[in-house]
Amino acid sequence: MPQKRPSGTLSPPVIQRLSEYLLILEQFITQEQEVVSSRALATVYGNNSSQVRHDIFQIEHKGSQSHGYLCIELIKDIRIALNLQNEKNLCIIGMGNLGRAITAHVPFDKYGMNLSATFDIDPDVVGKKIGGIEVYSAESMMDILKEKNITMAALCVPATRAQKTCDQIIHSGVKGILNYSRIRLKVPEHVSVHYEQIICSFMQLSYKCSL
Ligand SMILES: NC(=O)c1ccc[n+]([C@@H]2O[C@H](COP(=O)([O-])OP(=O)(O)OC[C@H]3O[C@@H](n4cnc5c(N)ncnc54)[C@H](O)[C@@H]3O)[C@@H](O)[C@H]2O)c1
Repeated sequence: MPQKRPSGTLSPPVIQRLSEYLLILEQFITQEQEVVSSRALATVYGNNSSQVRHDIFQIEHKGSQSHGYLCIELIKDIRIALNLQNEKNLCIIGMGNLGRAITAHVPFDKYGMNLSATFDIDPDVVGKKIGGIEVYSAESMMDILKEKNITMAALCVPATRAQKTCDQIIHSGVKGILNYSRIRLKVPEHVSVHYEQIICSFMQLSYKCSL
């Protein structure tokens, strides 16, 4: 029997896989597929059925493995396990090409996140709305973050501005940062940083293609 972790302590790889299972299960629902076996889920995801069962075991899903999992119930339990039912406020800092693309294309509201503010230093965009969200000035950032109880941020500023911006937002209560800039950030222990570099995915692909 695999070991279950105490609730609230899913490992990063399990969190990663569960979030991807969630998207696959939603796709099954749109195709009117109500039940899925661990093997079918593993085939679509690209791992194996024992890994899928192990991951689902971690979230205490009550569904039956032998008859397959009910997609709708599994979606519910994954959302609870990932704590998506408690809405969190987030912001985007740097409303250039990347910040605008994220604002336009990431469905935050579907996954318990509320894009509450965006920030920039460019006077041409400050005060405007992009994708229906107000762009505030970087100077007002610390006050707005506190006022709107924003705890997560996507950092889309040039690398030279990233650490200073990071320090400011942590001071204002941000606990999770998705950093798109190319520098590694120094943060206190209570803050989580995720790094997202599209080029690194291409490097991995390039390596595999060259084997
Ligand atoms: N991770 C990835 O895969 C990936 C992909 C593309 C770009 N990037 C990085 O993301 C960042 C943004 O890229 P981009 O193409 O959108 O650049 P961009 O120049 O189009 O946008 C940057 C924006 O940040 C604003 N800005 C500058 N300093 C600021 C500050 N202190 N506070 C708030 N806003 C500030 C600028 O006014 C501008 O609007 C860069 O660091 C870039 O290297 C990463």
